[in-house]
Amino acid sequence: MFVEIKNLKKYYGEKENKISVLKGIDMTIDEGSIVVVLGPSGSGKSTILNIIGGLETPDEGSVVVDGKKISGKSSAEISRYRREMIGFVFQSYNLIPNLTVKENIEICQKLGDHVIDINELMKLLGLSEHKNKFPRHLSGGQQQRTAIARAIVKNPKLLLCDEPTGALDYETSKDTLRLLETIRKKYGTTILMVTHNEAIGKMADKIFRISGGEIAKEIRVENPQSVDEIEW
Ligand SMILES: Nc1ncnc2c1ncn2[C@@H]1O[C@H](COP(=O)(O)OP(=O)(O)OP(=O)(O)O)[C@@H](O)[C@H]1O
Repeated sequence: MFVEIKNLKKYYGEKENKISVLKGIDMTIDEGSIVVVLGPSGSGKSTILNIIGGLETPDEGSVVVDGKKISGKSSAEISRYRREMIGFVFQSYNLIPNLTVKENIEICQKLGDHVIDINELMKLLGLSEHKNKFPRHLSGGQQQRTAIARAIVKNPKLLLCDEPTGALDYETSKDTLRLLETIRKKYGTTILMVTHNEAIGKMADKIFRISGGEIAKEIRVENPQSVDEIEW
């Protein structure tokens, strides 16, 4: 099992203001699979992603990724784990405004030991002709493709995507999802995506429905659809 989460709990606040955001989450994710976490706003999706990515720490429970327990590790160990294992893609792209497309990708390439060639990646993601542009001169889809290239260039085993199509129109969303499919196939990357878009679940090998900090349903999808077959 590539990712194994047991009885994950997270609280925010103190005493009478304490709220329980994750109430005992169990999840398993196979290596090389696409897993989608669906749920309404505030259900705890991003919190799960951030804990798996080492951006937040759990209050209870265990998180094991690629055979290594990450819950309870020191911040130095978590930083190394994040650098070596994890790529992040966010709804809001988070590119560095005064660096070009190529430079945005390059800074993350320096973080890995088994990196992907930048020119190969820019070609795969349709960025070659935009490589010298700054983010403000790119469309939303081009910015997201740059963000995906930046996340994947160090060849992380696990790509975490938080509403990656949240700010994109229909066709650009589909293009972006197609690229995630391609990345999984070409590099064997395990992809965990959180979204409130039900249709995106159809491309997954497994779906977790989250409600109020709990897993309401776990669905193993027998025949995942290609992005081309999905509509919403
Ligand atoms: N740092 C924090 N401090 C206090 N409360 C927080 C913090 N981070 C998240 N929360 C709360 O935890 C709950 C779950 O948040 P989370 O962002 O995980 O939900 P989500 O399902 O990803 O929502 P959305 O789809 O709107 O992004 C929300 O009620 C949120 O307000």
